[in-house]
Amino acid sequence: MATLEIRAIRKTFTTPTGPVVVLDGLNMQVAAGEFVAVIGPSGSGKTTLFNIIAGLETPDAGAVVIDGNDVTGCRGQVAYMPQRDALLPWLSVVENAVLATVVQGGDVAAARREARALLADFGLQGWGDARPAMLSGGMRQRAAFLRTVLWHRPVMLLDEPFGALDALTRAQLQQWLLSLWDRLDRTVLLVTHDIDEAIILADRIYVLTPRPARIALEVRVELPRPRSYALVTDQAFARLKRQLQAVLMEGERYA
Ligand SMILES: Nc1ncnc2c1ncn2[C@@H]1O[C@H](COP(=O)(O)OP(=O)(O)OP(=O)(O)O)[C@@H](O)[C@H]1O
Repeated sequence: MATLEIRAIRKTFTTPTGPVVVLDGLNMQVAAGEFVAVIGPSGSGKTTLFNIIAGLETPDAGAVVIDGNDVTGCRGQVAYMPQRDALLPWLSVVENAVLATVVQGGDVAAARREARALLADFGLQGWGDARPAMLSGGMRQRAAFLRTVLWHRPVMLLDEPFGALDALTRAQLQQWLLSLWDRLDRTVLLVTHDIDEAIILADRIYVLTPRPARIALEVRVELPRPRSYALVTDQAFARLKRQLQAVLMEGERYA
């Protein structure tokens, strides 16, 4: 587990109509082993933030710091699960899962053994040799998640991991992630549009303003763990949801 700090990150894109400031001095801190969710209006810069943390984009100013080390612009420091599952269609579930080890020239045989040992935990027992096209949407997301976990980075970035799924599959995967969570021991930053999802999964939530993204609200989710989906009917849950909705709607009004 590791700490993650975003220090005064600023990012501007050059577009045909002029420069667009996407992130404007954004600060965030994620403690070791903490699960933090980021909610924000569409286009507020969440994916840009993740690309910067993953070293795929360089900020104009500011720093990404992991465990006290400045890793701004460095790739390979975090495990990143992008919005689309991005499984390679010609590879089996296991071969997709061990891709990071293959790319990094690690011990692939050991990674394959580890992937097979985890298949049951990821609801993929018996599907290790199947190609992605044979899997349901929920199974594909679990396979992509297995790949992210096997990256063996103490910090994981999850960008809308359940965004493309129907409501029932999504709720099932959230429940599954809750039950798996305790055993993973990772620091997580999750982007989601789904307020329920953020409350159910996270220890803390950042709400972003419309572009340029700044922090509109930071709240701690004081609901006890282990949590279950039944929480959505809880009064404390409803109160927090109303608070988050109000801040998001206020932001949209001035967008
Ligand atoms: N390479 C780029 N060049 C120019 N503009 C860009 C580039 N990448 C992103 N943008 C712009 O930056 C803004 C933020 O995009 P980003 O994808 O980070 O938002 P987001 O919050 O992840 O959106 P969503 O929730 O819809 O996925 C958008 O207006 C987008 O058009």
